[in-house]
Amino acid sequence: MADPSSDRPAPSVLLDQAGVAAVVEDLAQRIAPHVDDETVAVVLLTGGLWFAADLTRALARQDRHLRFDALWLASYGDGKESKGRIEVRAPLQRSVEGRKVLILDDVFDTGLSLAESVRLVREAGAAEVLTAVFARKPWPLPRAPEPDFVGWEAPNRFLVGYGLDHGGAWRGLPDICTLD
Ligand SMILES: O=P(O)(O)OC[C@H]1O[C@H](OP(=O)(O)OP(=O)(O)O)[C@H](O)[C@@H]1O
Ligand SMILES: Nc1nc2[nH]cnc2c(=O)[nH]1
Repeated sequence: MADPSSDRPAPSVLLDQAGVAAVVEDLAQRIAPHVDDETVAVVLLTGGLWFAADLTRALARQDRHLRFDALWLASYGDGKESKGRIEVRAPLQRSVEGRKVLILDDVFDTGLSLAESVRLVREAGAAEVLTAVFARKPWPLPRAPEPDFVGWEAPNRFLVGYGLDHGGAWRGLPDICTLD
């Protein structure tokens, strides 16, 4: 799986694509009772796209047809460490005033990205904000407000695949892998 044109290490699989699919289906079953067709799913770009695409389709199979929007935030840049501050690269496209919003992201680590997105969505007038992440990294507690829904408890490793990148690479891997 290594890129032959570089000396990047080969990713090793932590959760394969069947495991990813099972986590998403389980999350959809847990989330479905809390959302309806007026709820706006807000994906945090870029990494959350793969999870959001799968989760919204899993919710549709449960007859929940959510609206969809995106917030483009960046905290990690191309490195393996959080920069400790969040940059807003693109705001919401439509009003969420008075609506329930379900924020979706691939991974919860320091919690800064999710906390900032909750703040932005509340500031935009959302009536209620729920949060769901595919993976949660271990971290000394307490940290920023925990997500309402967590799919998979990840080990304390640097993850790639299923939206998670290293310098823009590896997002399209269907498995969740680690580089370290
Ligand atoms: O809990 P935190 O410490 O804030 O980390 C989690 C965030 O870090 C990654 O995003 P990144 O800023 O790297 O942008 P990306 O979505 O483009 O990968 C990831 O997609 C989460 O949004
Ligand atoms: N790619 C990637 N981004 C992250 N953001 C927070 N934790 C991680 C991680 O393990 N991998």
